[in-house]
Amino acid sequence: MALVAGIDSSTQSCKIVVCDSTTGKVLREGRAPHPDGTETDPAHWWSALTTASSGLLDDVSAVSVAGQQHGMVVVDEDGEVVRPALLWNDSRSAGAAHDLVTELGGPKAWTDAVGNVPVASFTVSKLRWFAEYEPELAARAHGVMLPHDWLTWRLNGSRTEPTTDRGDASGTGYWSPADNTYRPDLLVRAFGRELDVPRVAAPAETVGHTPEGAVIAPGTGDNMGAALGLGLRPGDVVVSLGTSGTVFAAHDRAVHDPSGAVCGFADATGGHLPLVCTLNAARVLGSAAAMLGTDLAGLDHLALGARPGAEGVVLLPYLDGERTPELPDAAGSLHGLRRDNMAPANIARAAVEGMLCGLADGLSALADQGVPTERVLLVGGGARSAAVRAIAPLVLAAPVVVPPAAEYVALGAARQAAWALAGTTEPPTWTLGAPEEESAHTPEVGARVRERYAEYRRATHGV
Ligand SMILES: Nc1ncnc2c1ncn2[C@@H]1O[C@H](COP(=O)(O)OP(=O)(O)O)[C@@H](O)[C@H]1O
Ligand SMILES: O=C(CO)[C@@H](O)[C@H](O)COP(=O)(O)O
Repeated sequence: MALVAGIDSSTQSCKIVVCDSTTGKVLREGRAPHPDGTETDPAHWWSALTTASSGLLDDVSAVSVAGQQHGMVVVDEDGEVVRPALLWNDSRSAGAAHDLVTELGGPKAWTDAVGNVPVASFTVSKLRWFAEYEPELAARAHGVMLPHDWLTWRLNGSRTEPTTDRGDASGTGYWSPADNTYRPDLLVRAFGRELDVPRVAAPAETVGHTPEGAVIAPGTGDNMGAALGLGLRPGDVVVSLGTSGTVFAAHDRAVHDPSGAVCGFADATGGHLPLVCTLNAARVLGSAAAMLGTDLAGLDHLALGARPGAEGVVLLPYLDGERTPELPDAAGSLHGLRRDNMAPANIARAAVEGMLCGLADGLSALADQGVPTERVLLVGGGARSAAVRAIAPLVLAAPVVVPPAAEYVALGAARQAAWALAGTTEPPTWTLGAPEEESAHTPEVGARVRERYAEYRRATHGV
């Protein structure tokens, strides 16, 4: 039996699974935390990867890394990192994004070019910010990579040329998923001069070998990894509640949404992965629990004790600003408080409902782009919450399936590693176990919750 490893280097932690390459059965797992913050020395990711994989990788035949998208890792001529990586959730580049959109002629010019309208998260916006605000450091820059590109290169012993894949490249803002090509003109527009970029590898290419001789697969972005791990069927839409909230589906065409709500990403198999991303997901639950003086289980208990609609209490959960809708400087706000409803249970319920309303808007934005939802697959750390599982079918107005608990990003990376090892045209067929939960939905109650949320959002933020 050959073993393969998948690595998920996401915002809050590094998770590793080692699987049977034929069945996908998970045999070993490891994890290690990442530091908090919106910029990180990539050395921390490497150190977490080393800790999480300690003793796990000795006998694996192939390995792959799926990483948080968009992060800007800039290296000098010797391959040394020039400054801490700016992460996808760092909003300092919001102004740079706006400037880039205006300079190219508006949102449609960008969706025509690369399927995306730059926001602060995108690498292209971060490069503009870097050139503008740190010109001396920027002068040392020789190449730019994404987090998974850099880790893949390190796994390779930094011996070969850096590589990336279609999925992660599609989140840079200077690579076109429709044309499968870089747009160096856009990189130069942002940064002022050329930079080396990683070669875009084919989906199941062997891009190198570890010093121990294991095949290294191209890797991908974390959301593309989850899509591969879940083995999506038509009509499936994933709602992932990690640090980010993401809503995405496998699709056969490139999506171009000039409203900017839907990112026209590529996937890790040669197809497409239209995706909506919010900045405020699972961490809203942790913050609400802390505010109420309880833990995550306590928050669940409180929220499940309140009625749908939280008796009129609404939380706009923009605790870290927001990406979709684009409100980088927004703060969260509580609405509808009265003497008779100002109870911890209602506030807990409003936190869960508010977080889910942002993702329900994501489902609508996907539908507007011709990507309808037949069922939602609920994954990520936040999907472990009993309250989220109970309330999601109502707010998302769709049947919700909670797949068996697993690290789907890491599993998808492992599946890609097995694919590269096998050298087949299609990825291996791995079957998931039975879902932990399947719930029907009650659209009429959820509609009222979403309406009140939208009313307060419009009144407070004008969008
Ligand atoms: N039972 C739970 N209820 C609510 N949130 C949870 C629960 N378990 C984990 N989380 C949250 O999930 C988040 C981590 O999810 P994960 O998908 O691993 O994130 P990321 O991939 O962005 O690092 C953390 O914010 C954590 O607090
Ligand atoms: O920016 C995006 C998607 O466009 C985020 O989804 C990042 O890829 C980070 O993912 P998590 O750490 O939340 O999984």
